[in-house]
Amino acid sequence: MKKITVIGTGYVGLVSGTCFAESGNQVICCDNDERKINNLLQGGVPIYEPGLKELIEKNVKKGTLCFTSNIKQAIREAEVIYIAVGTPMSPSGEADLSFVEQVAKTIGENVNSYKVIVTKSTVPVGTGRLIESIIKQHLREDYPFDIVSNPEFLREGAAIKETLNMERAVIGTESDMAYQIISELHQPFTSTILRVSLETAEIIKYAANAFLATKISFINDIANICERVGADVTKVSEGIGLDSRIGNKFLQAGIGFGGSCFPKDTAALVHISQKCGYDFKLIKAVMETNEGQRVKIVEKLKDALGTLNGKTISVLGLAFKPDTNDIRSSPALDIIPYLSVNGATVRAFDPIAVEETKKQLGYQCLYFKDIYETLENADACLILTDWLQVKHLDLNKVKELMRQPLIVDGRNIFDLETMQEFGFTYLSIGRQPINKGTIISKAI
Ligand SMILES: NC(=O)c1ccc[n+]([C@@H]2O[C@H](COP(=O)([O-])OP(=O)(O)OC[C@H]3O[C@@H](n4cnc5c(N)ncnc54)[C@H](O)[C@@H]3O)[C@@H](O)[C@H]2O)c1
Ligand SMILES: O=c1ccn([C@@H]2O[C@H](COP(=O)(O)OP(=O)(O)O[C@H]3O[C@H](CO)[C@@H](O)[C@H](O)[C@H]3O)[C@@H](O)[C@H]2O)c(=O)[nH]1
Repeated sequence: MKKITVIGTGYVGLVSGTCFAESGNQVICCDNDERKINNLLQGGVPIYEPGLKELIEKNVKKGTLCFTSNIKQAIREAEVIYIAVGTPMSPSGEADLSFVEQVAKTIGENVNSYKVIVTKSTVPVGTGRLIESIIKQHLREDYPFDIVSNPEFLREGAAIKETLNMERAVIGTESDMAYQIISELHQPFTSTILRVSLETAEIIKYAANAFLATKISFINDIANICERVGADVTKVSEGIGLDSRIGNKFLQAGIGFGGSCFPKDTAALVHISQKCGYDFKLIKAVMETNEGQRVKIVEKLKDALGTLNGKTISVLGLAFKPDTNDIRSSPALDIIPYLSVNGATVRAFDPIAVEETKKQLGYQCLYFKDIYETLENADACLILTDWLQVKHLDLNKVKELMRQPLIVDGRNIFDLETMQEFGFTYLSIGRQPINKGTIISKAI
């Protein structure tokens, strides 16, 4: 049992802290956002993540998990301190380290005994050393401490499951004692623990995300070729994925990647490579392909309708992926304003991300939690998130509700034969269009 303080109670800090409590540690989750902490203290959970609420309730009741905005006190009480604050994209694309630096200063000022200080935030190579020097500068006495990089690989929407059963833990440190402590913390979660240097651990995180993002842009490039040559990208994914050297994961063509990590971390990696004098052309192309996918889907919609002006468009999905209310870098945030500015009335559906979206987009669209209500009198339906509710749509009902049977699918959810049978005009990514439905309003 270790006394752990997690600084930053967001998607990563709250999940990690809760899982460390679940595995028998004494955990304090703290944040400088008092509203967030008050919400947690009153039994609320600021994010949607399957299984999280139940696990928090269980551990708070057991007394193994608590919340505070008194960060200084939480630092003093800890043996292990996890830094899990945000490292957002700065306007230049670089990772903004201001929150990490601020936390390092607060840690330095409040260290009162030996502590292991662990970076869980995704940070550029060299940040561990920077944290070490900031802490040293602010120490009140010559207390010993060790620095560890322990990057986080969880996926939103499956965060609890993937933390409690992680495929691997990466621990970067020079200290044997710190390695011992952090690897013991991970033994309940995985038997695969990789010990590396601080710098190697830091770059492993960016390399992992960049590689996954590359797979997605690669299959999207193949999809764009498939459209031109009359092939079907879903079958290409299957065909190449059967080769165990390639694997079948992260080969789903579509509107491209969004979320709080891939766009930000690919951009940061470009800066990391520039800083060390290397031109990482591949990752720049990955980003360019990804941006192009959002444009392509809107072009398909515009071509099918003739004009956006005066049309009613049902957008299905606001979150960047299913099972989360996270809308950071979600395609919907770019596409809805574009549709609205070009004269369309947008009716948007999401089962859980409506409140978050309202904060950003306000009344640029009408919001619905009922998927069928969203589709009433629509000239077109645009699928942006592969929610289960979208996958399970009653297509007969959809056809009855819509003004005309036009579906533009950014997630390749439906098979072409089904859409042919139901009589839709169905436009997806990297597959041949189905031109079955009668689109009455095409001409302008
Ligand atoms: N979201 C993911 O799926 C994921 C997965 C792996 C790694 N990461 C990385 O983990 C880090 C955190 O990501 P997140 O999605 O949890 O971010 P988040 O924005 O959800 O949470 C960050 C939290 O840190 C708090 N914070 C900021 N400055 C603080 C300070 N000085 N003191 C105390 N609290 C402070 C914020 O109030 C916020 O609650 C990022 O570096 C991210 O790249 C995220
Ligand atoms: O075949 C695929 C797989 C994913 N996506 C999209 O890619 C984005 C990211 O998806 P996913 O990786 O499932 O979600 P994240 O929660 O962003 O997780 C990624 O980013 C995290 C933050 O760094 C890492 O910890 C995870 O390992 C990494 O998968 C989403 O927009 C998906 O729709 C595709 O377009 N095609």
